[in-house]
Amino acid sequence: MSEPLIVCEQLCVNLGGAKILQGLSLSVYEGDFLAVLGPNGGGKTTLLKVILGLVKPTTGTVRVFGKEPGYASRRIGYVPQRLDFDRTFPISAMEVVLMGRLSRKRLLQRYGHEDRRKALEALETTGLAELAQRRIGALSGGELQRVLIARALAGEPELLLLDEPTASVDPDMKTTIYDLLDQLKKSHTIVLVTHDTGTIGRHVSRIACLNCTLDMHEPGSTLGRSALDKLYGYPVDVVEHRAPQGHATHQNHRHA
Ligand SMILES: Nc1ncnc2c1ncn2[C@@H]1O[C@H](COP(=O)(O)OP(=O)(O)OP(=O)(O)O)[C@@H](O)[C@H]1O
Repeated sequence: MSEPLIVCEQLCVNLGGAKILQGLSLSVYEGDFLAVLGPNGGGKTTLLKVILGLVKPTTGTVRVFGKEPGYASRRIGYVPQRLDFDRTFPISAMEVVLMGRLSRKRLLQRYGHEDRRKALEALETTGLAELAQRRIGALSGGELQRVLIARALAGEPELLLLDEPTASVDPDMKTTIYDLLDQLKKSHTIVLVTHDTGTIGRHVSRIACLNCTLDMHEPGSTLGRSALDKLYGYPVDVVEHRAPQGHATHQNHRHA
């Protein structure tokens, strides 16, 4: 098997005196589409930030593309949970997507023809080419979410990290975004943070449950209702996780 793109070993992160991630071990391989499920405050965004090199582990090791986090940022496309700048800022969808090219530019270097071509290609992939010149303040929530995915794609990443891209979009837009991710998983390794427990199993290859500690659910398993209830602390939908032959349910969760 090839070297994993992401390896975390016994990762612990303390923030503000609290244990946010504890003893987390995880390998993500090329071609994986990993969903990370877990309750609010469970540490999902923190895990993505560790992979990006934005949060330093307290203890444990993390390697991303075989290096310390932060040293392979050109190979990673990140879609944050929220817009990382003011939505009233008077810039177009195209200008936002072009920002995805910045990791490939030298300081103060202008965007060139290739940058514009890649940005337009990313807008086409996300079905937004016609909205390229629209101000971001005039986009719907779902369109804006796809602009952020296009921005990540414009950098030509191999690995996509997405933090709840379907939060606060309607069911139709959710389907559109999952159709897009189903297309992107053919050419990208994907780590997706989500709360879509009912449908996610149809799209991903592996599921991790994260609530300070992490449990992996490998293909061929069904993540049962009691396990999810325990993870979230209240009743939630069961995740059907590609269980073509038999439905082995993981019983022994260890979530806090
Ligand atoms: N810089 C920080 N200093 C102190 N605590 C922090 C810091 N960043 C995050 N936390 C805390 O760490 C915990 C995990 O946050 P995180 O954003 O990783 O959770 P999450 O699983 O992504 O939650 P959600 O589903 O609500 O987005 C939260 O309790 C949060 O308040």
